[in-house]
Amino acid sequence: MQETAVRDVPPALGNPALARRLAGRRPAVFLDYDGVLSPIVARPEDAVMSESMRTVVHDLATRVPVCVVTGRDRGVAQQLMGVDDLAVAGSHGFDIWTPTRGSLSDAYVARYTDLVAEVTERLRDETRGIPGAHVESKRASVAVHYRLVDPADRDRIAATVRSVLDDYAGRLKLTPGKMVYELGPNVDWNKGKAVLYLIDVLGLDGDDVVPIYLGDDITDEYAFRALRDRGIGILVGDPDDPEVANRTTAAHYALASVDDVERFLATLT
Ligand SMILES: O=P(O)(O)OC[C@H]1O[C@H](O[C@H]2O[C@H](CO)[C@@H](O)[C@H](O)[C@H]2O)[C@H](O)[C@@H](O)[C@@H]1O
Repeated sequence: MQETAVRDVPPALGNPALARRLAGRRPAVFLDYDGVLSPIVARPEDAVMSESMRTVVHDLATRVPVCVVTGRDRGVAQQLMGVDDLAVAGSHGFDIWTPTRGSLSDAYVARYTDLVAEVTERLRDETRGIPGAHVESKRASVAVHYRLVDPADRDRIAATVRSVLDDYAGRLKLTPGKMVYELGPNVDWNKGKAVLYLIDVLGLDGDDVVPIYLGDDITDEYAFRALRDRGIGILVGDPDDPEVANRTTAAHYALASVDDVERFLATLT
């Protein structure tokens, strides 16, 4: 798979090659949430989508199919967006819902509810004494945030996560993110598989449709790879941001900021 240093990825805004790729075809837009529709902020609960982004996403959805593919709990993503009429794949693609078909994964998610709840409780107990640590509970995974943890204490978070993974060996998998450890069921599913599944169930697999995925984080690389030869991947991130700078990506194009995402989405028809 071709990977490019983030700094060398061409811009999506005003790019004639991207415009040519879309000419005469319909885009189907897949959007990550944090870092794409809302800037990265210190506390997850404060990442509320702006009114102007809400308008752009709402208007876009009247023109082309739009789905949200997020690490967030599905319901929380819908609340933060203030939008509940778009298809959403929450918990890193495990928890899939569409406005017309409802939940497509309830039975699957239910297999892991007890495991995820047990692990969430344990992580809460074991990180309670670490100032700034935050355990975010979701339907099908759990996130341990350390953005607000003193750098000197971050090893304690890593050690706790490692010990939980050891104790649940083979049952949990770890997905790293931006100052967060995400733990979920150890199954072969990810955002890329969720996007391909949505393309299939929503009937977006025709030659006239170009799937476009916008994402900022490491987990979004699954989706960029899944669409590498059949769609367009757009990495959102400033190459000078230390959380992005040293990465490579399978995305075709880049946008530097959430503001640029808003501008780009407004141009899509
Ligand atoms: O797939 P995404 O929609 O990008 O979600 C990935 C994770 O995003 C959230 O955490 C990140 O954003 C927070 C708010 O800006 C920030 O405080 C945190 O440091 C970031 O890691 C979210 O809280 C997680 O549940 C998502 O999995």
